[in-house]
This record gives sequence, C-alpha cells and structure tokens, in this order.
Amino acid sequence: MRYVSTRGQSPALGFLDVLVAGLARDGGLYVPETWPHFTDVEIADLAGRPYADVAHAVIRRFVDGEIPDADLYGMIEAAYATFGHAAVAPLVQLAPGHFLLELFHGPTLAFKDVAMQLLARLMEYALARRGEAATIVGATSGDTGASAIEAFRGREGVDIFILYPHGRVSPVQRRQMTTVLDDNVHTLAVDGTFDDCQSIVKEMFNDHAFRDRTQLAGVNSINWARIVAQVVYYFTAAVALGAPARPVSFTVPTGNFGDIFAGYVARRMGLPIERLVVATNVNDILWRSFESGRYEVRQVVPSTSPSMDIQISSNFERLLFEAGDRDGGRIRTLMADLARTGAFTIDPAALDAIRTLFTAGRADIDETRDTIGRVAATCGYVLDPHSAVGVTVAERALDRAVPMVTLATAHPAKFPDAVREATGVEPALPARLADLMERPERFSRIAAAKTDVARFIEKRSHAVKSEV
Ligand SMILES: Cc1ncc(COP(=O)(O)O)c(C=O)c1O
Ligand SMILES: N[C@@H](CCOP(=O)(O)O)C(=O)O
Repeated sequence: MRYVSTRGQSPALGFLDVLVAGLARDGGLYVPETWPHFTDVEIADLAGRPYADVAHAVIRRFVDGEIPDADLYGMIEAAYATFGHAAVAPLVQLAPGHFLLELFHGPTLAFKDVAMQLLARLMEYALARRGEAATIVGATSGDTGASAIEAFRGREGVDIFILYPHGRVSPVQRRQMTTVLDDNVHTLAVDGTFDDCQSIVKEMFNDHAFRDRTQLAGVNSINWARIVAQVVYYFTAAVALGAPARPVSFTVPTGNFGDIFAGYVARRMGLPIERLVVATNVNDILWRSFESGRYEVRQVVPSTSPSMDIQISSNFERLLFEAGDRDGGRIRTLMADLARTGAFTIDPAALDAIRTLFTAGRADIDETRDTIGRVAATCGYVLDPHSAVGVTVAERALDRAVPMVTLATAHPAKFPDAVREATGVEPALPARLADLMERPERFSRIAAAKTDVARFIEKRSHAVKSEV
C-alpha cells in the first residue's frame, strides 16, 4: 500500500514513512493510493470480537506488512490496555434508534486517546527501527495536546512540543498538559487561537531545512496513522448494531474533520454507513460550506465546546481531494485561494458528491446547554458539551429506519463549568486525576509566530541535528 499527497507533488510513500513524515513535503495530507476493502463476510466476522482484534483486522490493511503482525498486535493490545473500559469504545442507548459511542475511556478522557495511545507506540517502533530520534509537534485546542503528552511522556528518542491557545482551553484541559513535568515534554501557551497554533505547526513542516534539522514529526490528525486508528470504532459500533445487514448513520462533533473523515474511510472500506452528519458549534464554517458551497473563514468565537473552536479544518482537504477526482492541482489552487483570501469555492461536482453522503448541522451555546440539561434530566446521562453539540444535531437527523450513533468525544469532567451550568451538578474527575487542580504547572508563554516557536524548539529538542 502506497500513500499519495492531496497536493500531488510529493512522492508516494509506504505506511511507516508516512507515519514519521506527518505532513507531505508539498504541504498536502497523505491518503492511500487505493482503499482496502472488507467484504460483507469479513465485516460479519468482526461481530463480538474484542476491540483489539477488530483494530488489528482494520489497521493491518493499511500497514500492509510493514510491521510483522505479532508486533502490530502487541502494540494494539498495549495501547487499549490503558483504557478504563473492557469494550474500549462502548455503545450506550440514549433513545429509540439513537446511540452514543463513548470514546472517552482512555487516560486523558477524550477520543484522541484511541489513536494517540497507538500512535506513540507505532512512532517509537518506527524510530527504533530506523535508529532515529524525533521532535514531535502538535497544535491543540485542548484534547490532542493532553492525549499526546500522556502518550509520549518519558519515551526514548522524542521531545514533544505542544502548542495551545492561551486562555482558550478549559482549566482541566490546560492542567492535563501543564502538570506533566517529564523532561521531554514542552507545553507552549501561544498568544493566539488554535488556528494560529495549527498554522505555525504547518509552517514548520513546510520549512524543509528546519523540518530536516529537527527531525520533525506530527501528532495531529494530519498524520495518517491517527485517522487509521479512528476508523476502527466505526467498525465496532456498526457491527454491534447489525452491520453488514443493517446500515448505520453517524453524527460526529467536528472541528478539524479528522474524526468524521475516519468514518468516510470506513465507508470506503465497505462498511454500510448511510449518512455522516457533521455537527459544529458556533464556529460553523463546515456547516456553512455544506449549505452554500463556499468555505469562508471568520473570526473564531470562544464557545463552551472549546476543542471545536476551529476555522481551518485540516482534514477537509482530504475529503475535497476524494470528492474532486483526486486532482492535486485543483487542491493546490483551493488551498492557495484559502491562504490568500481566507476562502474558496467548492467545485459544484465535488459538492454534489459530498452531499450524497454528508449532511451538516450546528448547535449554538444555548442549544448545547439545553441538550446537556434535558438529557441529564430524561436519561440520567451527563454529556460533555462537544458530545452535546453532536446529540443536538443528531436529534434533528434521526430516521426510524437507520440507527444513529453520535460520537461522545469527551468526558463531562473535562468541562465542569459548562456541565454545572446546564445540570447544576459538577461532574467529578476519576480518582487518578482527583488532585489535578493542585498539581504544579509548567508551561512557556510564546508569541503566535513561527520564528519564535522554531527558535524555542531548536534550543530544546534533543533530536536537532548538529550542523555539518
Ligand atoms: C472533544 C472533542 N470533540 C470533537 C472534536 C472534533 O474532532 P475533529 O477535530 O476530529 O473534527 C475535538 C477536537 O478535535 C475534540 O477534542
Ligand atoms: N480538537 C483538537 C484539535 C486538533 O485536532 P487533531 O485531531 O487534528 O489533532 C484538540 O483537541 O486539540
């Protein structure tokens, strides 16, 4: 299996090269040259199997022999042994025909752990095999950072630098990052938005001299391995609800479009997904784009679901590439328009193709609060605000003929203020995090400028190569 860049100007690479590369050198994102396929019999055979088995069956198709099966299985088992639920990603019924897929049973209480616990192990494996070190960088609106720090802390051969927007993550999210004091962990509070953090990360990847000197690797969902690991739970959920005989729809609280793109991948692999519903908060660029065909950046508005306070949705590029007949030249033009004018127009044929599978909805802060309160009162179930955005949008899209699964992407205790306001009750952190708010913090405040961040990294990363 080879992987090609969405911008069409980087050589095709194998799985391990793509894992370590993160972003393609032409600025594009990697996707597989062809989609692996599961037959109905193979899908049916996944029913009732442990999560690690399903993960192995799905992920090995993308690894394509580059890691011996036993090694891959060992890493998958170890990754999911860190989860606090035997099913890893259990389904809970919320209403007739409406299910929640709980993705927050990992160490940092958000869906990012599902991919990150595996990614860290895969990265360590790949680097050891190559005898290389790496400078890992990541931008976070709150959850990716905590998850990556937890997964990479203390690992050999890597320094990890996480950029988060100062003052725009919840106190629990911030402390999950800033209270990890391992020497290889560097947390940067950036004076800007998540989009600024993400654009600095991309600029560093696009500075090839810096990228090579620091041996840069990425942990955001620009990294293909993140998407691959997230495909798995679409399979476990759909099979539990009757796939392949019965189709299933999914509603996904969306920001960077990685999670829902994983659903698209599952469908391309043969999983009977009827509809993928994009749920946005007030930062509704994706909802507006699906409605109008115009992708137009606006000012980010802080919301009660801060992890989705995003305007530049990285993985949308992957969908545009697929929907636009894989024309890398066209993607280069759209991305150049975006960089120059803050907007682009989706080609009508691509928009039609997207609309055959995807729909979109938005939930504002009041609607989100009302959903948290109502679901707590009627079901005794406490949603976090991101999952509540999903539930709000999903409820408008329910169809009696097809079960709907809404992805529950974070634990409510990560966002106590929003949950208390909606329910009157403050959700408790798990015992292992009970003293989180008392732990000492360490972080560095930094300007939203690539030069400042690059200088910071060059001074501290052990992976920086000395000049020859
Ligand atoms: C809790 C939570 N829900 C939803 C999202 C959106 O996921 P994605 O960026 O993959 O669209 C994020 C962040 O990305 C998140 O942290
Ligand atoms: N919401 C995310 C933003 C980064 O998304 P990623 O999936 O591309 O890493 C976060 O919590 O950081």
